[in-house]
Amino acid sequence: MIEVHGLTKRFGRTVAVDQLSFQVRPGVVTGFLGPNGAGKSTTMRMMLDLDNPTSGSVRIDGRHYRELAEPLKHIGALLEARAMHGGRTAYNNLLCLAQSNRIPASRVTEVLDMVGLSAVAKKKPKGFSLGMGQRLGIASALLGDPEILMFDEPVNGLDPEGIHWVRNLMKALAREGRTVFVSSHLMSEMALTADHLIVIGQGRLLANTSMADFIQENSRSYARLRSPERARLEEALRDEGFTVVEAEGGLLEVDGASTEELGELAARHGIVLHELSSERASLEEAFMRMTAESVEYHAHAGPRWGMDQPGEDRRGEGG
Ligand SMILES: Nc1ncnc2c1ncn2[C@@H]1O[C@H](COP(=O)(O)OP(=O)(O)OP(=O)(O)O)[C@@H](O)[C@H]1O
Repeated sequence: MIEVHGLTKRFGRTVAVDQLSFQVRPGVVTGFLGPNGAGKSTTMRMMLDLDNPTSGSVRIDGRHYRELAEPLKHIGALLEARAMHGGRTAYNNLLCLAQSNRIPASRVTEVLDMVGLSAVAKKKPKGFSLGMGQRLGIASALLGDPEILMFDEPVNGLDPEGIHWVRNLMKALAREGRTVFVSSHLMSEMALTADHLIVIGQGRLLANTSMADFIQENSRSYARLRSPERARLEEALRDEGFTVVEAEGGLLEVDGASTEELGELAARHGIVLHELSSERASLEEAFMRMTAESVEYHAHAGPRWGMDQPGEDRRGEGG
């Protein structure tokens, strides 16, 4: 379990992390979400004692990181830009880490195999692709077989097969009863991986909720209608007590109504329909709404982040 209490970090006038308090529990994957610059990496660095908090504290199974005699056996981490010694082989990089934590050399071979890097164990990471570097970072996190694992944007640079592998690895680690804390700026990614969500914006806590509750509260379902008799249809819908929203392209949207009742309503009024479908608002949209106020850099088209991978954002699909 990780416990964060009133954690605050200032860099000059910038408040990167602002009075954050939350707990990360074992047995589930906890997603740590926020737009770019929200303070995720800074929070994770403070958890690992790589940055000193301005105030507040972090406890790893009740203790400060500094109090852990062999930290890799308690908490393993992949940070965004993990510093590996480029001139040392992948194997030797891990061996050095292992020796400093009294971890047997056999474990190095084991984790290289787990992440699929056995074939390049004797190669130097300076020649590695971004994806291979991520895998090596994950291997170092797994080295001490720790109960707590922390991953900062672990799927960055990975190909679809790699992304799939990381998702399954995180879920498997949580199933083993470990504490798994993973950051991302993509809701779509978290929807496929995380059971619990901690959302931050400008260093502040915006949500601490189960994934299921987040989906329940934020995925608005609505019906979409298109008709050559739009005005008449709109009037009929309003007369029967529906709330109608005029959408782009001459479409009408009706919240919380089934396509069956709307189809029957149109038939009763003799109105021709060219389209009738049931839709769900994307979780990415809900997430953007939640963090819109706190986005550091707005694109011209409005608050948007995660533009690099708009993708599919419904839980359970595509993964
Ligand atoms: N060493 C530093 N000196 C000054 N400001 C910093 C430093 N590190 C981070 N910041 C600032 O603190 C804020 C939070 O940054 P941080 O990297 O923690 O965010 P993040 O959520 O991890 O973002 P990203 O998804 O872009 O990595 C940003 O405004 C950033 O510019």
